[in-house]
Amino acid sequence: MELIDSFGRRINYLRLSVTDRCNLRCSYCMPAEGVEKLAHGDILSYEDLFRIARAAVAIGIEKIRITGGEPLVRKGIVPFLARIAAIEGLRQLVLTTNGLLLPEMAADLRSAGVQRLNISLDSLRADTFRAITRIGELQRVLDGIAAADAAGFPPPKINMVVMRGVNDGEVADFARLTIDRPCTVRFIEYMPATRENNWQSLTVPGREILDRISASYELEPVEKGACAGPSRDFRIRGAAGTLGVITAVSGHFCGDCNRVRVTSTGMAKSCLFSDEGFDLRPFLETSDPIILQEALRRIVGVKPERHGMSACKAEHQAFSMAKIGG
Ligand SMILES: Nc1nc2c(ncn2[C@@H]2O[C@H](COP(=O)(O)OP(=O)(O)OP(=O)(O)O)[C@@H](O)[C@H]2O)c(=O)[nH]1
Ligand SMILES: C[S@@+](CC[C@H](N)C(=O)[O-])C[C@H]1O[C@@H](n2cnc3c(N)ncnc32)[C@H](O)[C@@H]1O
Ligand code: SF4
Ligand code: SF4
Repeated sequence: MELIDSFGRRINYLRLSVTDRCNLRCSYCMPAEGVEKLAHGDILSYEDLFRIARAAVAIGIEKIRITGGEPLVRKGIVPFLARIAAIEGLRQLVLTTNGLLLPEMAADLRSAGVQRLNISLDSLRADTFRAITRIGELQRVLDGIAAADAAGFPPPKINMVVMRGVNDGEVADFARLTIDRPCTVRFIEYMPATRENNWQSLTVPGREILDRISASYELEPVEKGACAGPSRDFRIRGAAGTLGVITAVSGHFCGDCNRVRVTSTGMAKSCLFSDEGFDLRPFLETSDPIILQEALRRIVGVKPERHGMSACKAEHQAFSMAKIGG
């Protein structure tokens, strides 16, 4: 079954956030004190998250990305993932993580059926990493990446949010990682998660990132696979791995958008930058799966053509990336 929105885009990818809590405090994602603590009952149970996932697959979703906050901090995540992995019709179960808990959990995640990991890593320098994450230890993420490898995961996609004057001096170092290793590094344009003044000064446009890499290396475009995300991918000629840019602000990949989102409190979002969410909780009160499927279809039906943000203005309400899941 194909799920098509009102602009003719095929929607086959659900980003499902399982928590808004996190063991880091990245400056671009949440305030120093962390997210406001939600009452226990506000977070959907695993049973309800599972029902949403199953309903989404029934109407045409083929890929589910588990995100957060940090998904691995939620207790009971491994058995939940195993249940999701077993949903008939789901082609890909993948997860985005900051990597801190992978040394303990990578093997269990693999056995549960997670197919691939995207790991966020914004600096290869311990002091810069600490400054960005406020509390993080770089070595733990590097150990996490090694643990994922040892557990048999395919080489990870490493997500680096590039911020001018903060870590943009490391773009070439990250690009070089792909020469000998078959990993993928994606450079993400910094997006305004809050209504900060002057956020544009932090965003380094994808074009500039590519120009900087091209100054030293020859880049060849790489084809995207089915159910792929918004990254535009390249390979340094002869390199083992690939690199990509996610031009969340400057580039308009909205024309190829294939996704919807559900937060850990049950708010469905048709676009990352939609100001409104659609509360799925009333639709979870009945056991009739069709009602939930119709609610999800409604989200797809109101999906906007594109976000209204540009490099010169940010017309959206302040929101927390950790609540939405990126
Ligand atoms: N503007 C925008 N940014 C997105 C969208 N999807 C993901 N991103 C951003 O892309 C970055 C990487 O996201 P990931 O969680 O790794 O997911 P992905 O890029 O879809 O991953 P793949 O499915 O592996 O390609 C994060 O900063 C996200 O916020 C989107 O639909 N719109
Ligand atoms: C919200 S996090 C959730 C998953 C996990 N905690 C992690 O960091 O990978 C998902 C992705 O969103 C990205 N992200 C968060 N805030 C962002 C911002 N303001 N601009 C661009 N990307 C952002 C993160 O770097 C991460 O790759
Ligand atoms: S980007 Fe991920 S790791 Fe960093 S604070 Fe947000 S949720 Fe946590
Ligand atoms: S900004 Fe909205 S429409 Fe554009 S790619 Fe992201 S989710 Fe899709």
